[in-house]
Amino acid sequence: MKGFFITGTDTDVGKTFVTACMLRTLTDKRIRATAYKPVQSGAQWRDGKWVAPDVDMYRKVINVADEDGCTYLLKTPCSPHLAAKIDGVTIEPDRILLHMRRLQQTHDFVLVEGAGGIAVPLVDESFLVAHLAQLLSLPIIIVARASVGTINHTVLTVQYAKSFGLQIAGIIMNGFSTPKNEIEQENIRMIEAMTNIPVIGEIPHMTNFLRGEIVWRKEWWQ
Ligand SMILES: Nc1ncnc2c1ncn2[C@@H]1O[C@H](COP(=O)(O)OP(=O)(O)OP(=O)(O)O)[C@@H](O)[C@H]1O
Ligand SMILES: C[C@H](N)[C@H](N)CCCCCC(=O)O
Ligand SMILES: [Mg+2]
Repeated sequence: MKGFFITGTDTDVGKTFVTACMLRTLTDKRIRATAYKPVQSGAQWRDGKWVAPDVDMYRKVINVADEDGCTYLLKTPCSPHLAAKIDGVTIEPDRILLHMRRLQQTHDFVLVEGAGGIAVPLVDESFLVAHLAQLLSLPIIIVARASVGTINHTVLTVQYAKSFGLQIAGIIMNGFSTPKNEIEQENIRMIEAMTNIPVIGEIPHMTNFLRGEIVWRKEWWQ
């Protein structure tokens, strides 16, 4: 079984969007893949039940049963540690580990999406998204914006991940202009120069999902 833990430089940076793009590539290559959102805050009420918006995005590409897509579905759109407290829920990391092990038995490739950025508290200040990546023993992929501000955010995220001893498989930069502009192009170069981590994918801004030229700079699926 192969897999990645998908984290990002921020919330709303495109982790889910990029995960869905990766799922499309995996399914195009007939790889039995799934995506999993262990902790979703900001659940949405739809058709008489609470749903995980990130899992809904995965469903644009693959079928995901409710019980497989998410372990903790929290209502308030805020840090998971607070959303759990508000909902009266205790997040147990071992439950997430068991959920992941179950998915690994039925799939050849599992993409696990964090919540927000890598330093987000899941339980409290002693158990963050970074700790979950450690627990699941998966290499991480960092999703970063293509635009101004991304150099600082990405370098800080890489440093923080390295401080946890996490294996960083690569950076995927998201939201490029078409064609890339000079600033975006230099952002790629400078991020690689400062982090020594390869930018393995370039995702353009797409007005329609998957109507855009994705550039995979590394065959991460192999
Ligand atoms: N390349 C893109 N082209 C067009 N829209 C995008 C792109 N990337 C992200 N988006 C949109 O931006 C918004 C935020 O993206 P997304 O939900 O993937 O962020 P996230 O990092 O997963 O957020 P969270 O921390 O809540 O999980 C979504 O509406 C998504 O559809
Ligand atoms: C609600 C949001 N879309 C995400 N699900 C959770 C983001 C948590 C961010 C916490 C923080 O960095 O302050
Ligand atoms: Mg997401």
